[in-house]
Parts: sequence; structure tokens; C-alpha cells
Amino acid sequence: SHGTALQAQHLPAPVTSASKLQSQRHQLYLLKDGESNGGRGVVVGFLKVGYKKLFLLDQQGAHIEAEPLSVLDFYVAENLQRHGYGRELFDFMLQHKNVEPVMMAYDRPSPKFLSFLAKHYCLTQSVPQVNNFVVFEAFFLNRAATQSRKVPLRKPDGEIKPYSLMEREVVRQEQKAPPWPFVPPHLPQESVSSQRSHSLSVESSPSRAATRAALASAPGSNRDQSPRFPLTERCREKRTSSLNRSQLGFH
Ligand SMILES: CC(=O)SCCNC(=O)CCNC(=O)[C@H](O)C(C)(C)COP(=O)(O)OP(=O)(O)OC[C@H]1O[C@@H](n2cnc3c(N)ncnc32)[C@H](O)[C@@H]1OP(=O)(O)O
Repeated sequence: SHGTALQAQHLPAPVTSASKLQSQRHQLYLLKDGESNGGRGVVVGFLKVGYKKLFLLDQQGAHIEAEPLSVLDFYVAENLQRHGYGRELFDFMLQHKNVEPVMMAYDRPSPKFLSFLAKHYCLTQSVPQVNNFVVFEAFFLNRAATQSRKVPLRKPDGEIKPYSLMEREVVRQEQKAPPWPFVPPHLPQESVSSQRSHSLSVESSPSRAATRAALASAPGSNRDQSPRFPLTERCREKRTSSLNRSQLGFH
């Protein structure tokens, strides 16, 4: 139950509210067993994502400013872990947000979550960062191919001699390097701080109709559709399908 989830995280009080979710543009996915609890249903797990403005280092150590969709919180009830429910939740989010796992950032992923990402999405090669976020190699490859937005190097203004150009480049590199730990002044502290809350108030999260119909009509819920993420499909062979999906609903 959600009570179990909160207890398992030793939280004194719910710290994620509906208004907080809204103001921070976080989105919460709930996976619910609609049958149990006398028909009132029980939360099996949840997944919270949101766009985070991050300063990342690519493989060459260059600073890159990005605002990737990030996984902020992910939890499946203790007694239901390793049954494929996490995968169920995560896949739903991927389709709903139309994003590939490699293009996302992960806020302080636990060993279980890292294992989950490796198993299901072949995400193993992470690129070291100085913040708590984890990103994987292809994040930077794909960015370069699509909407690369490296912290822009200004073009040399006017004609300058070769030696002074080199000096200026060095100066720019130094100016580009933010002081560590870097907290952009215009961002709320929470965006880059390490105090991530493994927390959620199920009661105060946006509640919508909790029905199996929600799953049936939800975008991307059709399991038979052709794979949209070729990169991730390679890791799907071991997938177990012991779930009784008809009993699950997304909210
Ligand atoms: C950004 C963050 O939120 S970090 C915090 C992530 N959450 C947690 O660590 C809380 C505790 N763990 C959980 O809630 C869940 O295990 C989750 C959310 C990480 C994964 O959900 P599950 O339903 O367990 O995952 P699912 O059944 O779909 O996939 C199973 C795979 O996940 C990983 N995994 C799940 N549980 C464990 C575990 N106890 N030990 C190691 N790996 C695990 C493994 O790769 C596993 O595959 P395997 O059984 O072949 O080794």
C-alpha cells in the first residue's frame, strides 16, 4: 500500500504535494492494483519525472547545459519488486513522454535502479558528473546529432592575431568553468542540490479516475504496437510477462 511506501522511506511527512508537482512541472505516474483493498485499489508503485536544468560534463569533460527529462523518484512496493511492475511503469512513462531512456538523466539512482536500467535498457556506460545526476554515453552522442546546445563559445569579435586568439580561448575556457559545486544563481537550490527526497504523498498527488479503462485508453498502452525504441529493444529479450496486466491501471 502507499502507507508501506511512505514507511519504507522513513519519511516524517509527505513532502511532495500536488501544488509542488505543478509548480516544479514534475509529473507523477502511479501504478495501481485496482482490484484489491475492497475495490478501492492499492498503489503498486510510482515514478516521478521532471525537466531539470543541469550542467553536465561530456566524455571530454566539456560543460554542457541541458534540460533533460529526469527521473526524480521511482519506487515499487517492497513485496512487489522484481515482478516487472517497475518496468511497466517506466515503459508507460517513456511512451507518454515520447522519450528514450538514454536521453534522460537520473537523480542519484540507487543500485537497484542502476541494475534496472542496465537490464532493461542496456544503460551501463555512465559519464562521470560532479552533481548527483547520472547520464549515459549516448546522451551526448544523440544530443550532438539532434539539438546540440553546448555552452556557446562566442565567436572571436573582429580580427585578432593567432597568439591572442589562443590566449582568449584559454580565458574563455576558464570563464566557462563554473565554480564547484556549481549552483546556478537563477535556479532553485533544489534543482542541483543533493537533498533529493525519496518521497511522495500519494494522497496529495493529483488524483484521477482509477479504472482499468484508464489503462486501456491511455496513450501508448497498447502493448502490441511496434517497438519505438530500437536501442532499448535489445534488452527486452529476458522480459517476463507474468503480470496480470488487466488488473493494473495507470493514473
Ligand atoms: C532516481 C531514483 O528514484 S533512485 C531510487 C530507485 N528506487 C529504489 O531503489 C527503491 C527500491 N527499489 C524499487 O522500488 C524497485 O526495485 C525499482 C523501482 C528500482 C525497480 O522496480 P521493479 O518492479 O523491482 O523492477 P522490475 O521488476 O521491472 O525489474 C527487475 C530488475 O530491476 C533491478 N532490481 C529490482 N530489485 C532489485 C534488487 N533487490 N536488487 C538488485 N536489482 C534489483 C534488477 O535489474 C531486476 O532484474 P533481475 O531481477 O533480473 O536482477
